[in-house]
Amino acid sequence: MPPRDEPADQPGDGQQQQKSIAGLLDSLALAPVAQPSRKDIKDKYAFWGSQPVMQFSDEAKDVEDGPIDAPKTVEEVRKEPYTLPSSFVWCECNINDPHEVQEVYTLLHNNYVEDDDAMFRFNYSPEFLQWALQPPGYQRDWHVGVRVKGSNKLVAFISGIPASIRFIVFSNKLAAFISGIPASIRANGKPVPAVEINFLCVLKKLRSKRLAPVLIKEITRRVNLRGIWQAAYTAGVVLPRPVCGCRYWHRSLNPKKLIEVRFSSLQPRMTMARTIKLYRLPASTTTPGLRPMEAHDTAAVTELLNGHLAQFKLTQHFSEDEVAHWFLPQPLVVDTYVVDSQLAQQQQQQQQSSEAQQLPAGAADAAAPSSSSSSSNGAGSSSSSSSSSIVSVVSFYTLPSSVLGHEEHNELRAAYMFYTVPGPTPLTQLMQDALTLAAGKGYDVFNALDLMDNASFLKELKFGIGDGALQYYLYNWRMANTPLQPKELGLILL
Ligand SMILES: CCCCCCCCCCCCCC(=O)SCCNC(=O)CCNC(=O)[C@H](O)C(C)(C)COP(=O)(O)OP(=O)(O)OC[C@H]1O[C@@H](n2cnc3c(N)ncnc32)[C@H](O)[C@@H]1OP(=O)(O)O
Repeated sequence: MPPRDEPADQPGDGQQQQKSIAGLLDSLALAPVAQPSRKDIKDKYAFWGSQPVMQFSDEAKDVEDGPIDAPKTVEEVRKEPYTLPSSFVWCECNINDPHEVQEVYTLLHNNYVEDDDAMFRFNYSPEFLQWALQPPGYQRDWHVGVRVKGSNKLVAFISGIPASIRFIVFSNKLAAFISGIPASIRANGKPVPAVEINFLCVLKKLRSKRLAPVLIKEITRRVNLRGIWQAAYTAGVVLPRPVCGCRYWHRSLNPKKLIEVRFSSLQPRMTMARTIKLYRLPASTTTPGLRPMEAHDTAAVTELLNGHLAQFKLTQHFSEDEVAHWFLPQPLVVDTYVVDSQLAQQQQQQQQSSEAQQLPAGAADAAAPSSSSSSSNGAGSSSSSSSSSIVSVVSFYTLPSSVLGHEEHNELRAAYMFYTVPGPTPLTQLMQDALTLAAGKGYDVFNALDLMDNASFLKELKFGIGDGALQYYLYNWRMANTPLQPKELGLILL
């Protein structure tokens, strides 16, 4: 299979081309972001052409920020579920029930997003699904399933979770009015209660029967019934109309395995040994004071995160409860590390002290530390640190893919960059540490989108560009001056 990457964009000479798991990132069939003709749109988007979403025909100059539909009340929302074909029934999936989460897992495991060549398929774990679907304020009736009458088999799924989305309100008129005001003030869009829609999946055998539009209308109805009118979602396919198109980049951690499963290919004139050497990472992290996030860091992380995200034109606003949910480390689900300046200081003092002990007796007394350190490896925990000493945050989540039809390997262990706040730590250094930690935990590949400030480190840290785009969409919200550039986007959906 020929590689589908863009070698010209690869970092240093001889790097691997990366097969995109962006293929995985939503039927990652990944059409190019071309503007379809009017006829194409009419023929192609029978459903999306009728929905309150930005359309390809919207002229940029006419776009005003705000809801697309006229405001409605909850009383006006349809009370009955949408009608399914007669052999199916709606159900709510109880993600806390071990049997039901296993049913959703199995549906996705066998039917969710694959790359074009059907070599890899996302394999969200049951633990991950419990995390992803049950943030604070989650609603069980937003975990929508379709079952076969009689057999009860789960054959389709869609989910919504609550999120406060922060849209920059920057209409043309408003822009003219506030053109003299600093950008930071303009970027202060108010958070709007919204939902994030994910895990839309229809059993392979039931594809192309227009079940997806029914699932989407039903989740919309259920969300509207709770007085929420906006949503954000991502897809690999191009629909009316992306608010931003991002690219996935992949950093090999275990190049040998990636080449064996044909996720990557050996570059011309490169041997396996040279490739392994090229991607080798340091044995330990370099940022002083780096340690796993703990519960008592939540307030500090929330403040850092919301402060950092406010600069982006489309982002999420997190409450403390949400930060605790989304960021406190959970094995094989999410990893978050913070840089604790107090711990860094202790480490420095400890180092000075051990250096002093190497000195002759008199000199050692003069260099003695005033306190001792709880950790010397940069990734231990410190119970003595106060939350205000947290200056940086880096996080990644775990999303393996099934390797389909391979004799030796059945899983690709992938870490995905989540939200990161560099603070005073250089972003490249923080990300190099994240790569080091992920490699140490046995991941095969580390994936990151080119959004936020990520373009600043991707090439230097030997990420290779994937072959597809991940499109971001908003439901019932029009945004002027779109599509955004990826660096203007501060939103990560799982
Ligand atoms: C206020 C609250 C609002 C809440 C709702 C906000 C909107 C949420 C929107 C959902 C966000 C989901 C976010 C994720 O989870 S993205 C992940 C999507 N899942 C997969 O890729 C898994 C593998 N694929 C499948 O399971 C099926 O192919 C799916 C279910 C995707 C389509 O099933 P099927 O292949 O059997 O097709 P159909 O005959 O039933 O229907 C055809 C119609 O469906 C449109 N289609 C195809 N793919 C997608 C897609 N990824 N997003 C939105 N629409 C999509 C398509 O353009 C066509 O419409 P139109 O071209 O005629 O117009």
